[in-house]
Amino acid sequence: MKGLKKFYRKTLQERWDVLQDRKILTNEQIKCLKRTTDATELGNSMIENFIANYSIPEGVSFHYLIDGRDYIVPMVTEEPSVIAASSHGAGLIKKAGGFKTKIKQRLMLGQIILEDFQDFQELREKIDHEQASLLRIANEAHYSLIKRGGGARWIRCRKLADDLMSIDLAVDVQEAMGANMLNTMLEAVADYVRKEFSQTVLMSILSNYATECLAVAECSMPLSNLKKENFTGEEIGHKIVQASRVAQLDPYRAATHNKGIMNGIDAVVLATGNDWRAIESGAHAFAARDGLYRGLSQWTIVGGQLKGRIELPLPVGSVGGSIGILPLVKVNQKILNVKSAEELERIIACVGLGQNLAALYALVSEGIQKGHMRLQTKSLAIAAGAKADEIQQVLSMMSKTKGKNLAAAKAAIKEIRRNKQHERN
Ligand SMILES: CC(C)(COP(=O)([O-])OP(=O)([O-])OC[C@H]1O[C@@H](n2cnc3c(N)ncnc32)[C@H](O)[C@@H]1OP(=O)([O-])[O-])[C@@H](O)C(=O)NCCC(=O)NCCSC(=O)C[C@@](C)(O)CC(=O)[O-]
Ligand SMILES: NC(=O)C1=CN([C@@H]2O[C@H](COP(=O)(O)OP(=O)(O)OC[C@H]3O[C@@H](n4cnc5c(N)ncnc54)[C@H](OP(=O)(O)O)[C@@H]3O)[C@@H](O)[C@H]2O)C=CC1
Repeated sequence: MKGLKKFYRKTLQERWDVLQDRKILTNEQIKCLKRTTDATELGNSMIENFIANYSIPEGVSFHYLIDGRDYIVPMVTEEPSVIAASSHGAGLIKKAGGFKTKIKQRLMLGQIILEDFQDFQELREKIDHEQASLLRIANEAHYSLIKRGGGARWIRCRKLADDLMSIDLAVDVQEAMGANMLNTMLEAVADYVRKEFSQTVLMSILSNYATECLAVAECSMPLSNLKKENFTGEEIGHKIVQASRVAQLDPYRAATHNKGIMNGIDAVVLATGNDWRAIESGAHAFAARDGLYRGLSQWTIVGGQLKGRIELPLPVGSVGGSIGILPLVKVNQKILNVKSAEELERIIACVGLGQNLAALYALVSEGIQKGHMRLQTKSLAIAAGAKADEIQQVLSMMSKTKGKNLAAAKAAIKEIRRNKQHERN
């Protein structure tokens, strides 16, 4: 498109001008972009072709008692009812003593993919034999990690096809998520393999399937705690177990089950400046680890207790990437009051489990729409064009109607305005 060439070389004002001159945006729409950019330097230096700061609401979730410590959890999300549900689930778990977590290790994996090798077995033996040198080369490529107590830990080889193999490098990345660090190390090792082993390297990159960075969260509660209106605690507990089984058997349900889990996980990952695409891709790969895509959490009843467990890769950092740059991330780290990336992992796993409990609890009892739509109605009112001083009235009118949809919200606004006009006349 004319005028958009070398967009990245233009100043922010020039970019807005081009968008307006080309009639891509109106003057009003440009003003909307401008209103978001009180601090332009940050966004402009973080990403390319910057035109605005896109904001998503942030809230806090309560009742997280994790390994005996209370946490307030900041969550960034555009979806109504996620934060309420998170607090609800965490509250049910807190009543029974809170969450327990486990983390075995925090290693990130990277891959050097070789192609057209002659003999896999022979090459594997050669790489095993030179493991110490390869680890040293990796460490020399990012030496500061060694000073922090981290560094490359082990190497393994996997045959992917007759002509393709992966050299996997495992690295203790300490407090970082480690993608960039690992990529630097991988490229150094790949260079050595190319030159010294005369191998063809296809590419080198970290893997987001972070199987060496798993977090587990568990909880247990008496069935009687689950009692609700027309249901006994036993009934609800049994139905939650059935819902959990369905998510293990059916990928159609598993995807939705996991979407509910990621409602909470993504919101905390975003609030803490971490890479949510990395967490999403790793979680879903883990969910399909035995060939069938399954729910990331499971619920069982043992000795009159409902027990929940979630396990997933959570390679988050407390430093690195945009974490140290975004001012709100610092504020959110303060709200969470976490001391390390590992502690953050534990919290995020618990949020996934708490979120899942709330969703299943609603689904198998009153259904999702009652609680969710009560909170979604506000968004509907805004989407229908309600002004700030009309929202409460729209909500109260919609609470009396059956259809909680955009048409109902629009009808409510129309009536409010008609009544106002009437009063004025
Ligand atoms: C919405 C609730 C919590 C209402 O549930 P309720 O039983 O009406 O709530 P309550 O009034 O008894 O309050 C219980 C707790 O919920 C929290 N809470 C309650 N209301 C609020 C609020 N307005 N603002 C903030 N927090 C709220 C709050 O923590 C409160 O305890 P308190 O702190 O008062 O002691 C419940 O119905 C629920 O958890 N529903 C699940 C909603 C959900 O999962 N939403 C996500 C969107 S749907 C989806 O994307 C996922 C899904 C469902 O498809 C996943 C799946 O299929 O597995
Ligand atoms: N596939 C993927 O997921 C990919 C993701 N990315 C992106 O990479 C970024 C994350 O990479 P990452 O390597 O973590 O970030 P950085 O490149 O920012 O590296 C981490 C930084 O943190 C510093 N640091 C300070 N204290 C510590 C500590 N205690 N432990 C560890 N590091 C410390 C390191 O300092 P020093 O330099 O002194 O060691 C380093 O500068 C994200 O933005 C992600 O989106 C990039 C490529 C691919």
